[in-house]
Amino acid sequence: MATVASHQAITTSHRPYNFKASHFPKEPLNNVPIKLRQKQFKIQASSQAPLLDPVLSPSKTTPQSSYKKKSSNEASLILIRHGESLWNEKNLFTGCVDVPLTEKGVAEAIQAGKRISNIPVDLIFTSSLIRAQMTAMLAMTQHRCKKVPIILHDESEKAQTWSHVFSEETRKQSIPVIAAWQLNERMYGELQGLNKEETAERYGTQQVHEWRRSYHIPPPKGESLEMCAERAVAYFEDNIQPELAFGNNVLIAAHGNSLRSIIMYLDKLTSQEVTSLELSTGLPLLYIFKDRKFMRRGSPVGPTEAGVYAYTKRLAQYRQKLDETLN
Ligand SMILES: O=C(O)[C@H](O)COP(=O)(O)O
Repeated sequence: MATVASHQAITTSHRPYNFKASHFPKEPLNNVPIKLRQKQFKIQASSQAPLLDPVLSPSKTTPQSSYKKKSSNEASLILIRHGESLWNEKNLFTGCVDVPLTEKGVAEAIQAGKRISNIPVDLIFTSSLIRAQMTAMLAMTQHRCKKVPIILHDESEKAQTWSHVFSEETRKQSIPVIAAWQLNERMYGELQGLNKEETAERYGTQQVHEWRRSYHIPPPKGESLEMCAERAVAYFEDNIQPELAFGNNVLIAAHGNSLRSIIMYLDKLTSQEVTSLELSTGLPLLYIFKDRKFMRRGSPVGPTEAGVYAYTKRLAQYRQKLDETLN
């Protein structure tokens, strides 16, 4: 059975970006992504301006007017489970093993990108694992805003300094990408690397189903969904929800179980209901955050799907501006 020690081992050893309080002594944790963006993109701290979207902004030069525009109480949230990985293809338990996408996974990520290509994205969060990062990057190659996703590095002062962007114009054409270990796949313990079918033959279908889908039962020396939720949902509440409340549109590329735990939080599912929640690889899911509530809007079917843009006036306007700017 999983122990607290094994949980802590994984949570500390997969910490690529160390958001040390000492970096930002006067800021609460939920301001860190904004502050990190300000440091690395050289934004004036006093403006508190998010990265600006010239499509949404009435002025391309005045941060304050854009800030006001962006303080709308509505924002889009897109969740994407990574595309098929080489171990998904082989039907192996993967968990926190860092495995890349297959060719099919690459195609799924590109297809996901087409499906969200008209939905605004101001900020991207991924796990620290390559399959989620590949998915986010490949999806963004399809976005009609044509901005460049840039991974922010906070692992050392030098990494921060050496990755500064000094051009305001270039910064405006960029989307910050924050990689967080807290969004990693659940740690699958002693199942990692084992074949799922063979494991079911050995331990029984029912036992393996409980390890894979129950909320409370952890796989041997691994994380239960509940343990995974403790760090993934806490990260979402502390770092992602404040961005949405600020009016920033967010894309999260993560994993079957870290996203199941976040969806459980967004949709207020019970521990019983979440057992039947299955997420396909490369499938984007859209939520609208408005009046401090999350509204599930399903999966955008395609870039021309009228229904998606009828969800909110703001999305329809964003798409119309893209059409005007890019056509
Ligand atoms: O880690 C894995 O093996 C998969 O990405 C998710 O596995 P699951 O379908 O068993 O939760």
